[in-house]
Amino acid sequence: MESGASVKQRIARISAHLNPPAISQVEGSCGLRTGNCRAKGGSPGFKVAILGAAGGIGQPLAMLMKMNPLVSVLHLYDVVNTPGVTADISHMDTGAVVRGFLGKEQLEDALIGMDLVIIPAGVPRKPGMTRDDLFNINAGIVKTLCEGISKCCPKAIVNLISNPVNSTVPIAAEVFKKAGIYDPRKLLGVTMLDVVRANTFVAEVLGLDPREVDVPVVGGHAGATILPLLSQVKPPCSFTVEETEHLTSRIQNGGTEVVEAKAGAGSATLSMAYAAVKFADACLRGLRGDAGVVECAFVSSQVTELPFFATRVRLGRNGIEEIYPLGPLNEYERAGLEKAKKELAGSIEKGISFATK
Ligand SMILES: NC(=O)c1ccc[n+]([C@@H]2O[C@H](COP(=O)([O-])OP(=O)(O)OC[C@H]3O[C@@H](n4cnc5c(N)ncnc54)[C@H](O)[C@@H]3O)[C@@H](O)[C@H]2O)c1
Ligand SMILES: O=C(O)C[C@H](O)C(=O)O
Repeated sequence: MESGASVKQRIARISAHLNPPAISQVEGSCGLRTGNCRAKGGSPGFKVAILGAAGGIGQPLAMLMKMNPLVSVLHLYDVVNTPGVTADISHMDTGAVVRGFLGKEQLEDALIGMDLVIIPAGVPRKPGMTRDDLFNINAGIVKTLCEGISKCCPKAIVNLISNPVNSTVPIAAEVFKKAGIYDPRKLLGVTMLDVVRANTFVAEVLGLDPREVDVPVVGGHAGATILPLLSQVKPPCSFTVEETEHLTSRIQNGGTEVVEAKAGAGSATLSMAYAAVKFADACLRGLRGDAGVVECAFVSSQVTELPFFATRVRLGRNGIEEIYPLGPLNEYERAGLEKAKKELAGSIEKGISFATK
């Protein structure tokens, strides 16, 4: 029979799990919420925070990151609902220890010691809106979150998902510059969903398995700034003019296709969580020192005259180790590039002036 004291301790431990108070305050170093725990905590690996973890992207992203063997600690931060999401995900029998953080008073605790911070916080589009229509709300959210990163994990790799990415990445860069911690190798706007869509749509046209297809998508992450380089598809192939126009348009409008299909209930969340995890996993493999990790991302760049541009980048122990040039473009792509740069210039400038005003 157990003594009264140990029964009491067990009951306290169970009730702490079922009814967590301010969740970040109750965990011991072993990753459980009370003392007396025997669990060793997670496997060796990286510490990852998701900001906006209770949202449409945040929840499946949190689930998939909990399944990633490279993650040892997973911090879930949002301004709502993180206790429920954290309790739910923490029951998955994978290695990562999950901790939840709720509200801005817990932002710093969520960020301390992180190796990688993924940001899907902010409002999504409704039909009829452009990504730029989200600027007024999301710019301020991204700014505040990046101020927290500057203070608590200035060396972390940042994967920025919140739209409009073409402006939020320049905002983040300015916040980091102001704090004196800006390392352009560590700030990456996530354009992986454009690549994921391009691989899928091109595979459909070619009759291939999408996993065998690799389409570089450069420029930015909105409308005409999304520029698939169909002349550089792997495996090498060719397209008719009609196929090129159809594919380019479908890839550029993939986000709008989902926004319209969801009819007011938000934008891409599940495919985005998949893309975000694919990209985050590449960043973590780079951090681990794996060779040859190459993905497209919207980054500080000298590939064009613009200060930010999406191209293929090689990821390593310090974040971006190498930025690849555009490679040979055909006439259709050269015209697309000029159009993309024009739109991109305005979005970048808008972000910079917001953050520096
Ligand atoms: N880069 C891409 O390819 C891509 C793809 C899809 C969506 N997005 C963008 O991602 C963002 C999120 O989309 P969603 O569908 O998950 O939206 P959502 O509304 O479902 O979730 C957003 C979450 O952010 C949280 N949030 C709001 N303010 C916050 C703050 N200050 N700190 C922390 N969390 C905060 C909300 O509480 C919510 O849980 C949108 O801006 C959307 O446009 C980008
Ligand atoms: O389209 C959106 O608003 C969300 C996202 O940028 C996407 O490409 O799906």
